[in-house]
Amino acid sequence: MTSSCYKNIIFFSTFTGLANRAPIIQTFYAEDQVFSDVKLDGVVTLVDAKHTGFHLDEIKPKGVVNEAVEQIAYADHIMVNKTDLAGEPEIASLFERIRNINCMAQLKRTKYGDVDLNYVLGIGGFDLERIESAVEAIHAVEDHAGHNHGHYHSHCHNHDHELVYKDIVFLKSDTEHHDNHHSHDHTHDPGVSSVSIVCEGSLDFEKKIVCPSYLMKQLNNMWLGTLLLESSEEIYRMKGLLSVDGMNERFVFQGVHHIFQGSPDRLWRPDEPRINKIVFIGKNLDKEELEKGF
Ligand SMILES: Nc1nc2c(ncn2[C@@H]2O[C@H](COP(=O)(O)OP(=O)(O)OP(=O)(O)O)[C@@H](O)[C@H]2O)c(=O)[nH]1
Repeated sequence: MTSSCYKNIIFFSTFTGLANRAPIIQTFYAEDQVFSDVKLDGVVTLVDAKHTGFHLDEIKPKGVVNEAVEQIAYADHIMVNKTDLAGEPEIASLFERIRNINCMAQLKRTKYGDVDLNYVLGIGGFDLERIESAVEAIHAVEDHAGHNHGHYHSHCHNHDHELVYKDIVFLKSDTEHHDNHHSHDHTHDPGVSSVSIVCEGSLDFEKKIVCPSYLMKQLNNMWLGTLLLESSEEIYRMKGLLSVDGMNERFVFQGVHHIFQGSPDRLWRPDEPRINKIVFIGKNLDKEELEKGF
């Protein structure tokens, strides 16, 4: 949906609609003209309270992804509609399943799609300025669910990383690698979940970005760059907030598969603990491996 005054695009998806959101989302970043003319505001997914559980359970043929799971994974806002047709336990269980897939999305119960316009306009799902609320959302849910096991690292590994200033970076895609991923077995549990990493301390960058071409090289050297290069097919979305040694501002970023966008954010407050927070939504994510890599 386009709003001519704001030039914002809100991307609505329903399960029987388009198969894959990623290429559409990526178009907003890949095409210069599109990027300068319009802004992708967010992805709203409408799910049917009565039938979505069934779609999530669907066992797909090898190589075919579960569309229902993916549409939930990409969403910023999720309207759980037709709640009048489902019982409370059914709705509660659906909410829990959705949360397990996508912990960053805002969920809303609706009947006949009746929702305040503000819920579907001005989402800012890709805004770097709103990264904090998104990464905080998952921790609030984890705390509430008692899943926060206090895995706060006392320090971060030494990183030979570089900063990316107000830039969008497309990491090199490896076609062969990409194709291999499509041959993975998707027939059982689709394994799409949200994983958060919380790490105290500051990342230690030794070099400064001197020119844009240097950026890609450095990004590819980063743990994050390597991770996306190896697993971009598996990582639907990610958002993060980093503390960088010697940098007074927080560094925020967001990504959709191999597209990565980052920028310095507000200043760290003097009394604020320097904590790095990253949230991934993806397939077959291994929290321990991700934490170790970081
Ligand atoms: N009881 C009830 N019916 C609804 C609700 N929302 C839509 N419907 C009705 O469901 C029927 C099908 O509407 P939708 O599911 O929105 O249709 P659709 O989007 O083309 O269907 P899908 O693409 O298959 O999801 C219509 O008769 C709607 O009036 C709701 O919240 N409660």
